[in-house]
Amino acid sequence: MGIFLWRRTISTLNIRWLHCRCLTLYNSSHGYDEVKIKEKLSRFKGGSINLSKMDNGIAELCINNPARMNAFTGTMMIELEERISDLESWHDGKGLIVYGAENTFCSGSDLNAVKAISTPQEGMMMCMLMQNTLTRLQRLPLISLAFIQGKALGGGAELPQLVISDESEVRFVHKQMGLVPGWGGAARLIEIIGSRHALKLLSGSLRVNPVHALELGLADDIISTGVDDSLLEAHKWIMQYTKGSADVNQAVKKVITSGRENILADALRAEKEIFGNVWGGPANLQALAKGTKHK
Ligand SMILES: CC[C@H](C(=O)O)C(=O)SCCNC(=O)CCNC(=O)[C@H](O)C(C)(C)COP(=O)(O)OP(=O)(O)OC[C@H]1O[C@@H](n2cnc3c(N)ncnc32)[C@H](O)[C@@H]1OP(=O)(O)O
Repeated sequence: MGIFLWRRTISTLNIRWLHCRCLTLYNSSHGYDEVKIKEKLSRFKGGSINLSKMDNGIAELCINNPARMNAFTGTMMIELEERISDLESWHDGKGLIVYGAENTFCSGSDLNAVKAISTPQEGMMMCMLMQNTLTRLQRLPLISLAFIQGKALGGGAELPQLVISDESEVRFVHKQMGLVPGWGGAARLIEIIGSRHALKLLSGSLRVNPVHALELGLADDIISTGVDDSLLEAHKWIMQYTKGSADVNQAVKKVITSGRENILADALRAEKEIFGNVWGGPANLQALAKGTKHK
């Protein structure tokens, strides 16, 4: 079974966020009432978002609602935000693997919740919560990937750019529901594959298979593996990029993250700050003492 790894796109932040890690897209000045939307979403129960942080600095985040093809209930949307908050303060973290329970990824919002979130205002509130959360997920100072076995549909396609096994499929079904992506998936898709390809995927609700993913530039890698050990393969893949100390790994993600979203002057200033945090640090001093030869 072939598995395509899509390294999470890296979106960047301004220097203030790099220090406080608390900048979100939406707040009350945008009319965002987090307490109110969480109260509404808490009524739609079921499933869970399970986080496991390993001693080697790699975390697993499981979208766990297999009875509904891992659709996001309201409580799962709330739990996702809570898990991201946890990861934001994980000082030993180096990598993150997002996956779905029972060999399927995610089929978007739970349609039962969707039907009950009836007004445009409530719909936009849900989008603001998910955009805040998924932006924070992308901005974590962790090398991360998510992989699909089975389906990633609707909002499930809007989660981080994904891994797909050779029977899997990513599909933006929003148009068939009279919608457009709302969790930030359209903007991120354009960032990754360009507006021409993004327009085709959205307007045609096209089924994206692994070969197409590779051609589009969504897939970073292909790993052939059996269903049982695909999570192990995902760990092996991510560990290529998470060698060394957590602080240096996090610094690497931060400079890329900052270089992508900021204007050059701000990105340069951020780079200088982040460099200063690791210059003369334990890993730097250890490397100098060893006289590391880069074979
Ligand atoms: C911005 C995001 C956007 C929004 O919030 O507006 C959305 O994401 S809207 C949701 C978009 N997603 C979908 O429309 C996918 C709907 N599901 C399917 O197309 C199929 O279930 C599929 C292709 C994922 C899997 O098909 P398959 O035949 O393999 O399985 P079933 O259809 O029999 O599904 C098994 C079981 O799961 C329930 N299910 C599946 N998806 C959802 C969902 N999104 N919400 C709630 N429940 C879901 C399905 O009803 C079946 O339950 P059962 O009780 O056995 O009938």
